[in-house]
Amino acid sequence: MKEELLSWLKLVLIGLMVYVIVVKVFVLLWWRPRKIQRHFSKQGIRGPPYHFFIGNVKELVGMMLKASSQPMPFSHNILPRVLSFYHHWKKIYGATFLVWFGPTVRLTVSDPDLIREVFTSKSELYEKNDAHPLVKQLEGDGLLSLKGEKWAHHRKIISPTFHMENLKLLIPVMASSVVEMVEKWSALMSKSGEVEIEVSDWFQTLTEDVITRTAFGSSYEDGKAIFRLQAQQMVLAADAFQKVFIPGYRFLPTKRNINSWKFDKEIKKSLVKLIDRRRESSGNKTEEEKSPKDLLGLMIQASNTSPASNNITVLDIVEECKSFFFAGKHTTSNLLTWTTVLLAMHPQWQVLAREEVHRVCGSRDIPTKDDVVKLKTLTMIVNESLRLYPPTIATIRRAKTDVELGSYKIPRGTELLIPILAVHHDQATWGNDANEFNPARFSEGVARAAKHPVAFIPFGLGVRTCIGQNLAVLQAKLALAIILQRFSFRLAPTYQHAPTVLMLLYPQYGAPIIFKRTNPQDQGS
Ligand code: HEM
Repeated sequence: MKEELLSWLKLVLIGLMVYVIVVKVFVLLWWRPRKIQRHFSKQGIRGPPYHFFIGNVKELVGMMLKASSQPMPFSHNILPRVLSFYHHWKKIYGATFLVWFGPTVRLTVSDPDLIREVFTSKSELYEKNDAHPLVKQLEGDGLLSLKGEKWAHHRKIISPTFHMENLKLLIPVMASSVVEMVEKWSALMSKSGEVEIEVSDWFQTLTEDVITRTAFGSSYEDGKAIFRLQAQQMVLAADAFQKVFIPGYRFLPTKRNINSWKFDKEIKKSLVKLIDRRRESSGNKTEEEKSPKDLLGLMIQASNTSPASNNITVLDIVEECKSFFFAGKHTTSNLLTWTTVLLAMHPQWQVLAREEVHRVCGSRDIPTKDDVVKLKTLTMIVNESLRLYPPTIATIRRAKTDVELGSYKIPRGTELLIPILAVHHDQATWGNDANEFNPARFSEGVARAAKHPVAFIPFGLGVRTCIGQNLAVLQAKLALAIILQRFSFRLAPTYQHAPTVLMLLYPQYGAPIIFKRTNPQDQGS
């Protein structure tokens, strides 16, 4: 009798648990989305209707696949191809609409006044959303994703690496990496002094080199080995990213995961060794004072001086290195790639930029730090490139509490999608020539280039603005100046215009460019 009662109770308990789970799933996947839709529709905000469990993912993926199925004409009107879902639904529902990534709702926010609220005047009400677990594995648990006090502490420690005065000390080593690259191009040239180069691959190697120097400074060679391991780990994670995502799969002992764990262990081991060696040699003050501040040095220093409650651990340093590598390498190489493509498409601006480099640098074949600052036309060109082809095309924030955004009432937990690319191509703020390449619009500086000062946000805005932006722009200008001094260039006949996005904006079929020596007598670089 007692046993019968027990098994009956067990059955009731299981039934109850199933009931609770079914109700939770129903609330999450059916009732809540409808409630949210009603809440926003009362405020005049609509969007494509939510479909059970998948939201709008099917239409979204369909539009993206169709848009990227073939190259586009040589035009800079890239929004319909790159952010096809935004372009399509904006025409139907207006610029502020709801879109469902599965049961997760996102509100698109492209009005510069509202963007300013989210990033600056009311930024404390919003936080970064948690990245997809595989992206998280790539980007690490560093500045990019940290929140609250830990983020603020790390940002304070790392900031001096990116002060302009510190970065300028890096110019000679950066320049030597660029010169090494262009010398290799020269060696590949035919007798007529021409060579076809797939620039995106070369620029990746170049930016990796510079990031390694910024992160590891005097321990460059050891740092290179560590970043090599990290690059291999990234390949594994990027591979998994393109497959169907199964929650928890990354904890299973699959071949890929075992390899990834091995890399992780090796990276940590190498860093611990490197940190010990740096600690031992940190007595040599004069050497230290002369050399640029690097990420590793600053974090080691902080780990020696921070109070126990705020201690920087080896794991923190590992995660920051990952963050640096992830955030800095492909972004900067994409900026260099798109700017080179743009200058190849618009030879009149290439001529202007080259004339400026010759005028400023004179007979110096490597620009100095003062030269780089004086290259105004090149700065305008780089800005116009960042406007038309921003490597990061969008970012997301989540409301930490119920908030008012402009006149909208936003419930806690709502994600806001800020489509940087769309903001940069908006004719209402940039004028009728928004889709034209016209660097002259930046002639009076960034704040005056558009009708609204917050219309240009390639590096984000506010407290969480890109920490590496000075490095990225400095490196891009230096590399372009050195290239312009030596070569003229045009698109290869095989170039297909196909900007597309896989985390960042990149050319789907690569960027083959033909370089020609400007001085045929010059056999070297
Ligand atoms: C053209 C090159 C680059 C572009 C377009 C770019 C873009 C961005 C953007 C848009 C953000 C803000 C993201 C958000 O608000 O959600 C950001 C943040 C960040 N970037 Fe960059 N970035 C570039 C280069 C770099 C470089 C070279 C580094 C480091 C070496 C770097 C490190 C970071 C870090 C650590 C953050 C997070 C900052 C924080 O939250 O405190 N970036 N970047």
